[in-house]
Amino acid sequence: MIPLVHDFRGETVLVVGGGPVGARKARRFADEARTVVVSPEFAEGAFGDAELVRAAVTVDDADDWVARFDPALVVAATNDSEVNDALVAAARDHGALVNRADRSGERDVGSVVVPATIEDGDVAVAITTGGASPALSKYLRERIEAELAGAGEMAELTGELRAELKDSNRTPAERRDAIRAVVRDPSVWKALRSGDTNPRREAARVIRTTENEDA
Ligand SMILES: C[C@@]1(CC(=O)O)c2cc3[nH]c(cc4nc(cc5[nH]c(cc(n2)[C@H]1CCC(=O)O)[C@@](C)(CC(=O)O)[C@@H]5CCC(=O)O)C(CC(=O)O)=C4CCC(=O)O)c(CCC(=O)O)c3CC(=O)O
Ligand SMILES: NC(=O)C1=CN([C@@H]2O[C@H](COP(=O)(O)OP(=O)(O)OC[C@H]3O[C@@H](n4cnc5c(N)ncnc54)[C@H](O)[C@@H]3O)[C@@H](O)[C@H]2O)C=CC1
Repeated sequence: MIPLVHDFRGETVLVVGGGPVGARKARRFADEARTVVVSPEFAEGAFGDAELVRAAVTVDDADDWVARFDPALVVAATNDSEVNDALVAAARDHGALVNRADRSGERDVGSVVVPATIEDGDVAVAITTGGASPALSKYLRERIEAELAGAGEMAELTGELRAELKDSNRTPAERRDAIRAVVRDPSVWKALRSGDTNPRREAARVIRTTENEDA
């Protein structure tokens, strides 16, 4: 398995099965994609902005459902493994990715796993065990979460600094040293996390230090 980051904007995600697992996946994908959940019943709880379609998918009409919504990704989250099998085949026939919620280990061609994810602004950390132990993915996510505080703002700040440094007369090596020093600097992190001092000013100070080193 190779982790990639997928942009689902403008795409449709079809989730089949409205239990707690279907709801969790629907919430996740509805943040970004048009998300449709098809199920005869829906668990209590949030489905995010997903559209709910009350129907049971059968082995014979799985293909019609996939053709109807033309999704980039099909999430097979029913508790009926034959229906999930049919959804995997339909997704493959339509060139869609498929995520199978009821199966670990052996994976179908073109299948994807939904990792445990931490997000802070544009920064995302995804954890997978290759399907071996979802509970471990969840536990590690909980442990790592606090580490990421301020990372989204650090990405924003250094993104701006990179653009500004590109417009200056520094060499690529000088720009690299400056950005590396900023992302590693405890006082910049502290400023981003506490708001007590101005992170931009701290970053400018750190960048000046790298200039002195080069001189
Ligand atoms: C293969 C995968 C397919 C997929 O769904 O993509 C899959 C499959 C299965 N999960 C099962 C069970 C549990 N899943 C969780 C939790 C999560 N499961 C997620 C992903 C994945 N689960 C993919 C692999 C990810 C990886 O590589 O690690 C997370 C990370 C992401 C998400 O789903 O959003 C989310 C945590 C999110 C978070 O909190 O951050 C818990 C924990 C809990 O509930 O406390 C349990 C109970 C404990 C246990 O069993 O481990 C079962 C057995 C069902 C049964 O026994 O009936 C199967 C099927 C099977 O094993 O056959
Ligand atoms: N990937 C994961 O993180 C986890 C996966 N699982 C697995 O995922 C499956 C789903 O988990 P839960 O949501 O907890 O199960 P659940 O049994 O609570 O919900 C299943 C849902 O699928 C719907 N459904 C059943 N047949 C259908 C059909 N033909 N067409 C459309 N919808 C149909 C049901 O109405 C129900 O809403 C479980 O069978 C289990 O194997 C379970 C826990 C975690």
